[in-house]
Amino acid sequence: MFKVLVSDPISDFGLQQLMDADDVEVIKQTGLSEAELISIIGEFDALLVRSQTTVTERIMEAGVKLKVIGRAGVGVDNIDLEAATNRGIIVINAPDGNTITTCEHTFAMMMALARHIPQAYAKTVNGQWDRKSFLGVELRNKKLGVFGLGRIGIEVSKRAIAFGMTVLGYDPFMPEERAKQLGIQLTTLDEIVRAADFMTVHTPLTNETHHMIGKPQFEVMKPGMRIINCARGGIIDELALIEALDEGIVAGAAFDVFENEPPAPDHPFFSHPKMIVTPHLGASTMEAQENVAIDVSEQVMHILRNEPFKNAVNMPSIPLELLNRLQPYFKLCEHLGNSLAQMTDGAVREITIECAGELADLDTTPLSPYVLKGVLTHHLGAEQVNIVNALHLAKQRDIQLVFKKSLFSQISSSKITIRLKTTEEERWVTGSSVTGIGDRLIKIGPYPVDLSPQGHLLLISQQDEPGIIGQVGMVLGANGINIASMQVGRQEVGGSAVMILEIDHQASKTVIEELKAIPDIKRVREVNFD
Ligand SMILES: NC(=O)c1ccc[n+]([C@@H]2O[C@H](COP(=O)([O-])OP(=O)(O)OC[C@H]3O[C@@H](n4cnc5c(N)ncnc54)[C@H](O)[C@@H]3O)[C@@H](O)[C@H]2O)c1
Ligand SMILES: O=C(O)CC[C@@H](O)C(=O)O
Repeated sequence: MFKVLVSDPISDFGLQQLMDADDVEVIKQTGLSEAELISIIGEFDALLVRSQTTVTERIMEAGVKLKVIGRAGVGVDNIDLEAATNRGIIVINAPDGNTITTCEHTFAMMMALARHIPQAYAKTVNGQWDRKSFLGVELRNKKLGVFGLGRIGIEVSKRAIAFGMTVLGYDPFMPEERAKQLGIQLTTLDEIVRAADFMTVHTPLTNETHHMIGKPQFEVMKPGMRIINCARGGIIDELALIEALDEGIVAGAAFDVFENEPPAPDHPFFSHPKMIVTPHLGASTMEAQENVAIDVSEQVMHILRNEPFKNAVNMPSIPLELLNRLQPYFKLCEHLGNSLAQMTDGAVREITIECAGELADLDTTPLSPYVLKGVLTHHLGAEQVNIVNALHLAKQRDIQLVFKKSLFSQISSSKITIRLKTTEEERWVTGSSVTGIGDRLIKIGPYPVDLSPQGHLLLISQQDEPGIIGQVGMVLGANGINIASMQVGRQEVGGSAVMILEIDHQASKTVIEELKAIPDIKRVREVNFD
């Protein structure tokens, strides 16, 4: 039974499928302090949060069973991603479910700014019928600057165009052609700041976007600008904004997010007459909360059940079609990597993944975490390595990855060769996944074999001399080890040869030493598959 802790308010409707699952127990406990979370997290396989819970390294350290952290929403800045990756915890989010809702909140903020709605409401309900102080502006024919043309930025732009606004966009990752199709004029940050009547930010908060709009931008801004932040606190410098409001450069600002949340009660925004604020409500609609909870519950369930999943934040995402085609090779890659590591001496320096057949026409980079998991598990232990942290661990160890396509890709069946270069030697194995039969090891180095990657193998390299096979059989027999199958290979008569034995149970170190002592045997390796 998998245990899932929900530590923030998340839509019950969205969580329903998790609660209905026979193999999942859902426990909801919201408003916990870090210490309280630390004291209980050890028994949970998954943690589901919104933005209130800050998932720290200490919480993950205590979460010894944690396999996945699900964020019901987009931003994962409340989760220590590096700590999660180091520990092999998958972090997933629900990036699509609240796009329209947040876009609409941005629009509500823009309209409220243009027509002073909150300020006018406050006076009216206080008994003042003031029709002079709230002269507004139209959106039509105004220039809207949009920083960040991702999911939300694009939706905001579409609606702004429908309102008769000209959209000036800035996003280094937006192709010119796509912007044109959307009717957005791509330009520079500087140009927008000088030209726009309204500005809205829709980027993540990163080192680059922190205080992207600050004193230098306010100094050159078109006077009377109105500015909105429904993305993340810190993209616009709060103190510089207050100065710009006081100096009359900025006519009004609407913020849903703050540099520190919740902000202190005496935050200067709260007493400024030109400010409109909401308490991080961008994603707060019934629809969005259901959407994100459904998405995140579905993916958490897949991860717990070892099924394919999407939206992992700390793993490269794989398009579904590619995932379906590569998936039959995941376990094979792990087996190839692991068996090869068991056959090879020295510290791993380079791993080459060479694909042939249909596979050679695909992007095979998603196979690398599985190969690495196999290789690194041999060196670091199964507890330390999984497909989330395998790439990270390899990078830390300066292990180079090389991808190759076989020259015979058109005529060959799909097969994968993994080549391991270490500080001492270079070895390789080839495998294939055969429909109806399963994974097969088809070559060890240059020697053709036909083995299922399971159980225990003995790999013996020897000089091709008569009588050696008999001596090996004697040693194993004397130690009660049954040989299930044997394959032999040699490159030339009397030259180097190999013997590959499938044995019924693992050979002890003493048995290996006895085998090594047979004259003309050069090397003995045992390979154990999980
Ligand atoms: N207020 C809320 O409740 C709420 C709700 C949902 C999302 N958000 C926030 O809104 C923001 C946007 O969300 P999204 O779903 O559109 O994300 P997204 O990833 O789809 O889009 C972000 C865009 O920002 C662009 N970008 C990154 N760095 C940039 C830079 N230096 N300059 C210009 N553009 C840059 C990216 O290329 C990308 O296109 C995020 O910060 C997210 O956390 C807030
Ligand atoms: O959970 C929330 O309401 C905040 C959501 C929003 O900030 C997000 O990044 O998705």
